Amino acid sequence: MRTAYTSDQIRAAELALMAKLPEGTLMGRAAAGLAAVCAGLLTGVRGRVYGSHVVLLVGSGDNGGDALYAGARLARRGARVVAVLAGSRVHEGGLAALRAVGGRATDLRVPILEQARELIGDADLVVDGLVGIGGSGALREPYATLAGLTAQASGLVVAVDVPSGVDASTGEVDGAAVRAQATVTFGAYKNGLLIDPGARFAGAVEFVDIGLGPYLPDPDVAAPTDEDVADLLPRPGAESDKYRRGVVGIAAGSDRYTGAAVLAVGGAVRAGAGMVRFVSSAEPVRLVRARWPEAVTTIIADPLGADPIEEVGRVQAWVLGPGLGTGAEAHAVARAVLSAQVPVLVDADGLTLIARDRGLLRRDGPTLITPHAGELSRLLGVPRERIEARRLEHVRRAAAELGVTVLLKGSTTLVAEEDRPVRVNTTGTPWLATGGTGDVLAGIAGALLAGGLSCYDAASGAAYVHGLAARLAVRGDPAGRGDPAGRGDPAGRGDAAGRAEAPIAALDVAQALPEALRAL
Ligand SMILES: NC(=O)C1=CN([C@@H]2O[C@H](COP(=O)(O)OP(=O)(O)OC[C@H]3O[C@@H](n4cnc5c(N)ncnc54)[C@H](OP(=O)(O)O)[C@@H]3O)[C@@H](O)[C@H]2O)[C@@H](O)CC1
Ligand SMILES: Nc1ncnc2c1ncn2[C@@H]1O[C@H](COP(=O)(O)OP(=O)(O)O)[C@@H](O)[C@H]1O
Ligand SMILES: [K+]
Repeated sequence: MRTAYTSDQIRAAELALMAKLPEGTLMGRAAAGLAAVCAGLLTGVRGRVYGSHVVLLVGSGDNGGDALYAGARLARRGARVVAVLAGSRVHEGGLAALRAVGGRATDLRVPILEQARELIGDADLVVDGLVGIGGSGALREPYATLAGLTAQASGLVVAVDVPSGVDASTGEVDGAAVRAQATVTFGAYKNGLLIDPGARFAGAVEFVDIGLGPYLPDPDVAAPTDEDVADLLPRPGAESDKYRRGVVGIAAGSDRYTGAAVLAVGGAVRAGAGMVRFVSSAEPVRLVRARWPEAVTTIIADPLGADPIEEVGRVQAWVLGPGLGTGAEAHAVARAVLSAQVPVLVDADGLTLIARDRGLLRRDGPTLITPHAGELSRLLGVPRERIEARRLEHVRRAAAELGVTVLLKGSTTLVAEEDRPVRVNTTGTPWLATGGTGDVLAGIAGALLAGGLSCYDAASGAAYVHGLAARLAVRGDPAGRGDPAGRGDPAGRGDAAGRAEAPIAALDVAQALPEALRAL
């Protein structure tokens, strides 16, 4: 599990560790690690550090101190280093160290932005040491303009600890922020490096160990890895049969919306359900049978009758909602499904129904909801843009207010359950932003619920394999090991190998699931 923390948690751990070490030890470790990453990147681009132009953006706190000490190390290797002093104060020790090896600082008599514009334009490397975990709120001037100027840099941009302008605790970006190709982070991951919009600004995250490990508390956020997901996925044993592996019931589709049902059933079949029982009206049942003969189907004879799902056999978990419709008949089906005591996943139209009738959520079994920001907006009465800007806050709020497990979809998928670290998914690709992929996800999570996983594990495991399958489908990568580096790296959204990518359809994601599961 890759764990991440808020600024306050990191600061408390740093204080405890610092108390046991001579002054300056931690900053020394941080600067050495930062310089090593910068030197590696410069060597990769230019062949050597010697002669490169390095610009340090230096704020008034210790983040600037890290940049200055690292700059001194690069200057010692022959880089031409200039520090743009942007704060009301500067880390004196760091500045002295830089000057001692021939590094320069900007001329305080000339407007800082004038000098910075030219320097940033010419630099091989810009090091962002404006603010780190001490930042709060939107960047003030001149930091905000400096952060904006980094977008025009033709060289590399490396952020120190966290890109300035990104809230380290939440990933929120309120105004300008530095957009980095790489972020060198110290001691532990910060939440903001894993969660959008902040994660998008961080680029590839390089971790530098400064010895904080033993002092860290329980994490605030956790990102499962290949190993974690492989460990939690159910696998059949010698004595397994289809019932023991888990039967998932899917109540989805309507005469008007048929595709969602086919996709959800596909996700469940391909994710390894022991059996899928599909229940709906006649037309979706016909189409599901044609595409997935494995599914056992039931046509609901009387949706408004006493128990519309009476005819369906036993299931270990339900998926409710994709394409179900939102009328009286759909509401009756939802009420029947939600009155079962087994885990129920509620998605799509099911979410519209519970937004209208919260009473549906008062039930005995565990509930997992899988909204995108628009659906959560209706459930919480908060504008969609606000949810997208503050994903961590709202996924937690939904779990607390509704008393359910919440999987919030979108550019960063988060899973929240009260009193647990929020799980963040690091697989996936923006190519997933296409109609129907959410239905496939619902089917996968339903299969995992039926296989005995908790809502929390089923949701995070499903998001992981769904994202992995999408990446494989996008790259047409039959070997299944397309981009292990990019996959393991929370910020490595692209394909490090530069493999060509192509659009995918939702069914491609379902079809790539076996490959994704084999690759784990
Ligand atoms: N602690 C440790 O053991 C270790 C810490 N390490 C490093 O220290 C970093 C934390 O350093 P920190 O605490 O000095 O805070 P930091 O991030 O430099 O910024 C604080 C200053 O920024 C300013 N400022 C704030 N918000 C602003 C805004 N919106 N807009 C504009 N300005 C804003 C504000 O300045 P002021 O306005 O007061 O002049 C404030 O004083 C950490 O990220 C890591 O890099 C490593 O060396 C490893 C060991
Ligand atoms: N920009 C993005 N980057 C990564 N994944 C995304 C992005 N946008 C959407 N997704 C994923 O695509 C899927 C879309 O699901 P959903 O919004 O329910 O669509 P649909 O209802 O059409 O199936 C979710 O798994 C979501 O996390
Ligand atoms: K920074």
